[in-house]
Amino acid sequence: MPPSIQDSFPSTPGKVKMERSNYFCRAALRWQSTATARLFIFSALLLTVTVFIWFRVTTHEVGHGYNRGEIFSTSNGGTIQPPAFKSDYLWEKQVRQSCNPTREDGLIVLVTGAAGFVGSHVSLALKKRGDGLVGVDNFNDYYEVSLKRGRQDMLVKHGIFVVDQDINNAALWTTLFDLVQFTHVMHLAAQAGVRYAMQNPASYVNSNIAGLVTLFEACKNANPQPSIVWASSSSVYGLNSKVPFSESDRTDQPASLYAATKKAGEEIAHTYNHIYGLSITGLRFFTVYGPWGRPDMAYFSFTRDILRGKPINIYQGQNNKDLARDFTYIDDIVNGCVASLDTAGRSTGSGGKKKGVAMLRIFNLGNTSPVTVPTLVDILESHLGVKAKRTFIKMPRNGDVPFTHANVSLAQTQLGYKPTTDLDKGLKNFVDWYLTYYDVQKATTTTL
Ligand SMILES: O=C(O)[C@H]1O[C@H](OP(=O)(O)OP(=O)(O)OC[C@H]2O[C@@H](n3ccc(=O)[nH]c3=O)[C@H](O)[C@@H]2O)[C@H](O)[C@@H](O)[C@@H]1O
Repeated sequence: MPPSIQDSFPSTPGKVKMERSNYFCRAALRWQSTATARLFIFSALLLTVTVFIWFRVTTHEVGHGYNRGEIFSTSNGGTIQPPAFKSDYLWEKQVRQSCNPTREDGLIVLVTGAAGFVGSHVSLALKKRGDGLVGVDNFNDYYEVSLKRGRQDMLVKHGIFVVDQDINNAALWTTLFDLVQFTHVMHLAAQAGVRYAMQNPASYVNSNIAGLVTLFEACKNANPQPSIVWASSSSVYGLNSKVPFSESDRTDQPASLYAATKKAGEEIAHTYNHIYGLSITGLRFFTVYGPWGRPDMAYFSFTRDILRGKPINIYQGQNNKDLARDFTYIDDIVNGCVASLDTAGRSTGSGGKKKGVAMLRIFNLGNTSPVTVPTLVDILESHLGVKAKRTFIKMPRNGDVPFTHANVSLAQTQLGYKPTTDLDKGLKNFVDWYLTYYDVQKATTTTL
């Protein structure tokens, strides 16, 4: 075999070892023979240790730059530096104070999306009964930031501290979990909205998948591990036609990317439960509405447009069939969330290792009585005292589903969940809040 071809074949392990060891032995003997060589080796070692310590301090303790397990991207899908995070004495004091329960055996809860609609209501309910909690929210501008700040003001008045950070910030989690032994995590931060997913798909992947994994990673590493309750969505039932929707029904035909990311979250939850022993409860919310709600949702934007005299688009399905939703009032959802926290089993792992089987649950939290969109508008008209300008249009093909209807018997049995607020009463509460919050004079000029 010509030498050139032989060189391209791998050498036998023994041959390589022999040659290398002889070479290194001879080299080492030469180096060791001088004091300069010893000094050189010592300096190189010192430099390596210094660089290693510097790297750990800058990326983990101080929190600038990338962190292990950190997944962060811009809305257009490119990667950017995650937000810098550095705790100081005052910040740590605020977190500790906020997390201090005022009742015996009170829970200590990390609430993500605390300045959001459901997050702010759940946070208040927990604080009012004496649990300790700290909120996290990135205050993004998906809808009016002033409303989120308004919710935050309400929380601050009740002694709840909200950290202004993104859930993809692994450095934040490292610091928070080092500082506080959370018994529970209530994960409500998400990119919500069904139709916006076609405009900004990356934001759904970033929050609902990457953010979820970043948080689960932190929970898995925590010692003790917290129990987790998180928000899935009724949209996972997608195009199912069997009603009412039960937890055991298929969820493999999502109609929107939003629904697909929530479904992915449920699968990711299964993995973290299976490998790391995290106790995880997923809640499928059904079109939640109420005071301090989300302006991107139909009941809210309809109210705004009706009061401004602007026409509203009412979508219709095949053969002009009205769309229907199992609209669920916020107080009922809060009860379901709190009951989920109270009944959550402990996570079994520690230091990232599973020690036994942990609880994995999924519940529907709905109202069990679907109402059509035109009926929703009828009710709004009656509470606003203003007639809507209705435009009926074919449901755009942007991820919507024709109807939702929850079977809540599982939640009833295991959580004691029982929705008590009907749409008329719930929308009355919403309209009262809306008129006060936006300082709107109730219209009296238009007769219905
Ligand atoms: O329960 C859920 O899983 C989901 O509920 C809502 O999604 P959706 O039910 O579509 O709520 P809205 O956007 O308020 O729409 C309610 C109904 O009004 C209809 N609609 C909406 C907007 C519009 O301009 N016109 C109109 O007729 C929709 O087609 C739908 O039938 C939330 O936006 C999601 O974040 C949540 O996960």
